[in-house]
Amino acid sequence: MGYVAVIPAAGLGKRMGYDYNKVFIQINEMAIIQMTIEQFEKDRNCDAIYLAARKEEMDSMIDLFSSSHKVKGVFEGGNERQHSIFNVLKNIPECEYVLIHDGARPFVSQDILFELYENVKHKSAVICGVKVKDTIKRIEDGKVKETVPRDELFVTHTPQAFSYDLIMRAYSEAEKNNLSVTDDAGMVESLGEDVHVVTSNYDNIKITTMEDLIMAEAIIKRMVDHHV
Ligand SMILES: Nc1ccn([C@@H]2O[C@H](COP(=O)(O)OP(=O)(O)OP(=O)(O)O)[C@@H](O)[C@H]2O)c(=O)n1
Ligand SMILES: O=P(O)(O)OC[C@@H](O)[C@@H](O)[C@@H](O)CO
Repeated sequence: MGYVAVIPAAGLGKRMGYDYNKVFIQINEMAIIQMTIEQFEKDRNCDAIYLAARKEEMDSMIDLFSSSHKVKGVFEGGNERQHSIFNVLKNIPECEYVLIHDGARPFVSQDILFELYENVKHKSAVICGVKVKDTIKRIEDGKVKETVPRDELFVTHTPQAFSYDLIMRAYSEAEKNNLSVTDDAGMVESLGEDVHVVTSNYDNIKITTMEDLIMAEAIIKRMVDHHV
């Protein structure tokens, strides 16, 4: 028994500025969402993959993965990432561990997947991320209020790994309390449960704006040059 991957891909990609959902953008003849799914296909600890897609993109998403043995279902997304994920969680069979990962993060490595899976077996909630590289300041009315101690800051990535029972409880409570958060761990934190962290890497970017596409091409070129 391994884990189940839940991949939200039902966004609009507004910040990318294309007239279609950014997860379908092709880099090197592969759609971003295909690159993302490929990493989970490769991971032998991943038993099944479930996706959230926009209603009007359900058919294209199903077609894209029709020959996959691991993609077991595509469910309709909601208005927010949180709604898309909860709809998938409500529709999948009960399992032991769930890894939730943005469809728009195609460079998740096998190392990170392994690290998260090994940790979630003992810790119930484990996220990954990297150290902040810049100096972060809190500002107000155009002036610096304070400099935030950098060694306490962590740039949060996905995948985020949870035991099935904990993440179901966290999403249900969040819905009941109208809690809106920008990552899955936020809901677990609000239950007062510990969320553990492991190190990801700086390649694990979320493709959000045009600059990220340039970065993605550079990462792929480096991988091709180094036969990774
Ligand atoms: N209602 C939504 C919104 C987002 N997502 C997914 O959640 C991931 C992370 O979200 P983000 O990068 O914010 O994507 P978008 O919402 O598409 O981007 P934007 O905010 O620029 O429109 C993406 O894979 C996106 O497809 C989703 O499944 N359902
Ligand atoms: O940019 P948005 O707030 O829409 O989405 C953010 C989330 O996807 C993000 O918080 C996770 O990827 C973890 O950083």
